[in-house]
Amino acid sequence: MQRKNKTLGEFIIENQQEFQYSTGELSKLINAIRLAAKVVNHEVNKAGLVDILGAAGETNIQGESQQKLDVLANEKFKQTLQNREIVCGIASEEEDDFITINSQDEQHQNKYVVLIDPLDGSSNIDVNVSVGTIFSIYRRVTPIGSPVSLEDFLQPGVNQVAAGYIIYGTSTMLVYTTGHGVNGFTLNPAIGTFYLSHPNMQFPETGRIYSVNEGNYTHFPQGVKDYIKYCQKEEDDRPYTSRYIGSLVSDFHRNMIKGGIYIYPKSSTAFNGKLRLLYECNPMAYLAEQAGGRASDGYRRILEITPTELHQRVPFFCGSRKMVEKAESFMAQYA
Ligand SMILES: O=P(O)(O)OC[C@H]1O[C@](O)(COP(=O)(O)O)[C@@H](O)[C@@H]1O
Ligand SMILES: [Mg+2]
Ligand SMILES: [Mg+2]
Repeated sequence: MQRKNKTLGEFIIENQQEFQYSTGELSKLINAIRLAAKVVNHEVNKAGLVDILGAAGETNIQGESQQKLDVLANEKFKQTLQNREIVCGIASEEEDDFITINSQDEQHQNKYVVLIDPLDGSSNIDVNVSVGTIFSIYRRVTPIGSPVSLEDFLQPGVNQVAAGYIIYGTSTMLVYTTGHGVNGFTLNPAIGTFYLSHPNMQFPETGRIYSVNEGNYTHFPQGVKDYIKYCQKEEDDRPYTSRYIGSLVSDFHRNMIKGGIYIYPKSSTAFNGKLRLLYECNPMAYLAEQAGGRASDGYRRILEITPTELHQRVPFFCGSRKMVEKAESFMAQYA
């Protein structure tokens, strides 16, 4: 069991030994994400005082109006990773295409690519409800030294070497996995240091919370409608409690601690749902599985889906294993 209150920096170094042939590159990368998280946290905390609320006046490739904080968080993560030359490519919700990072040092070409959702829960920025950042890391598949290409990003989630999120909430936490369990670190804002506060996080096998935007109910597949009715029925340990923050990171975090399921299904208005496979569903699915939970599109394991586009969307069922299996059993009735 990990000793609580060790710093994230200590944890990263100690856990580097888990990787036999570690060069320290992944550790440097997690450290850079830690730094960018603190910079963005600082901006988020003073959002009401400076001119970073509201729309930036642009739309991203998904046709969504970009919030000023979406753009700012994107810039801060990009800059932090580019300046440290520790990745060979970045893909982001807020960038149409992937960005190639060429290392000045010709000899040392980097082997990792990062995919980010710089600001998750954008609709909650202006109303002071918790938001987050999501990241996913892969080893490139193209030869080191050759130009980075789309195939380095379009990898199935099972290939991830690390994934995590930062939640800017009542406290700021960084939660991540490198394939050896999930650990959560809380920022002590007084000294700007993340401390291990949630070692070895585990999804309870089942729970009593369901998170879905019921406002879209009429457009949902029959399997989802049936599952919602099941959650609301006066029977056994039900009805469950409905909780929906509208920030994936925050709904996921709560459900991982208390037990619960988050669903963003496809619907007659959103054919593949809303969430993006590469920088929302894959990283959260990797965390969920590493914490004993489950993540699917209602039928298939998310991590086994082979991506075809950078910004593709997939339906998302994620959380306590038994609850996701139950929801899938309803979906299977109409498959
Ligand atoms: O308002 P809706 O349609 O329920 O969507 C909420 C979902 O959309 C998201 O805000 C999408 O993420 P972004 O804010 O990064 O675009 C999720 O965090 C959240 O779970
Ligand atoms: Mg998001
Ligand atoms: Mg976002």
